[in-house]
Amino acid sequence: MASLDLEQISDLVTFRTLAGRNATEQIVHRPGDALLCLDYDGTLAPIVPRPQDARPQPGVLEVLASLLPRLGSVAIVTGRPAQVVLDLGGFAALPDTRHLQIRGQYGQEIWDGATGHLEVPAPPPAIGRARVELEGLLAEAAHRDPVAAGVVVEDKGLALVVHTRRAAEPGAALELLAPQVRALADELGLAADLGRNVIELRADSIDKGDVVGALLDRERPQAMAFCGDDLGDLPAFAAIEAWQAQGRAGARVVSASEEVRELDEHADVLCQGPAGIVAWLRILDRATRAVGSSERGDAR
Ligand SMILES: O=P(O)(O)OC[C@H]1O[C@H](O[C@H]2O[C@H](CO)[C@@H](O)[C@H](O)[C@H]2O)[C@H](O)[C@@H](O)[C@@H]1O
Repeated sequence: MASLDLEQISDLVTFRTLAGRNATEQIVHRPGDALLCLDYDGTLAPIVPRPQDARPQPGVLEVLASLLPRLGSVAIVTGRPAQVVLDLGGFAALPDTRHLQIRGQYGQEIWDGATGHLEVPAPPPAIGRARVELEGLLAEAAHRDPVAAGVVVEDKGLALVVHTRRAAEPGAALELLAPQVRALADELGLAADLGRNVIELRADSIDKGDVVGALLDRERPQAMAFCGDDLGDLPAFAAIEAWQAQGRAGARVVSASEEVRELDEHADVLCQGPAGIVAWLRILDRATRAVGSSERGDAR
């Protein structure tokens, strides 16, 4: 397999490990046998103050439109409901979605781009109780301490997300509220997971590592990559580390930010935010086209 000149292509992308370079090359050389997993917020879409405003980074839809027909499988693996990602991202309108799927709410929901079918489980009763309790908890907290003012709840049906980004001091608000939200979660038998200025209450313990495991079993790829930016993506990276340990080609691709530095040390490929992810996807796109045409013997 000819080695690709990956370094030269973008200053927004750094290949930090041999595994990152190898997996990228394998995807390029055998795209039809590759699995590409993409997180949404902070990876395909820049972080914005209001979750309902998170739109894809410029260039995302174009590069996916070009890559999708050639890659074996592309999965958007997200904490968001699948329908919300479809609405915000416009992914269903891509010209060829046969190889695209969305694993929403950390894998609890599945949208299949080949059929357009969306599978959503019924919300657990504990979330209904949390909805009521959380409203009281946040009102009381804001009454007692102005730091909690401006905190809002995103209702995802299967989960509730407390957002502090629009508070005057988002970090202080999260610090103040996290123990109280955790205590409520414990009382109701729910999990409480931290993210970028969020704490998320959900019933199911399925995580992105389980999703990667299920996708590897289903798609049986020769090479794979997972692109993510936040703590909720670490289980997916752990699943790739286990796969790499078996000698398989996998890359942990980090959408780096000042806000979350914990992922950097896990990066096989380090990209500068969603713009860097677009740059890495363009590297894949150009290189798969070039390798494809040279293997077909097309004139240059
Ligand atoms: O798995 P993801 O696709 O990364 O989703 C994880 C959570 O992301 C969203 O919150 C984040 O993005 C918001 C919009 O940019 C931002 O305002 C917030 O501070 C970030 O944490 C989303 O709203 C959550 O439901 C997702 O679970």
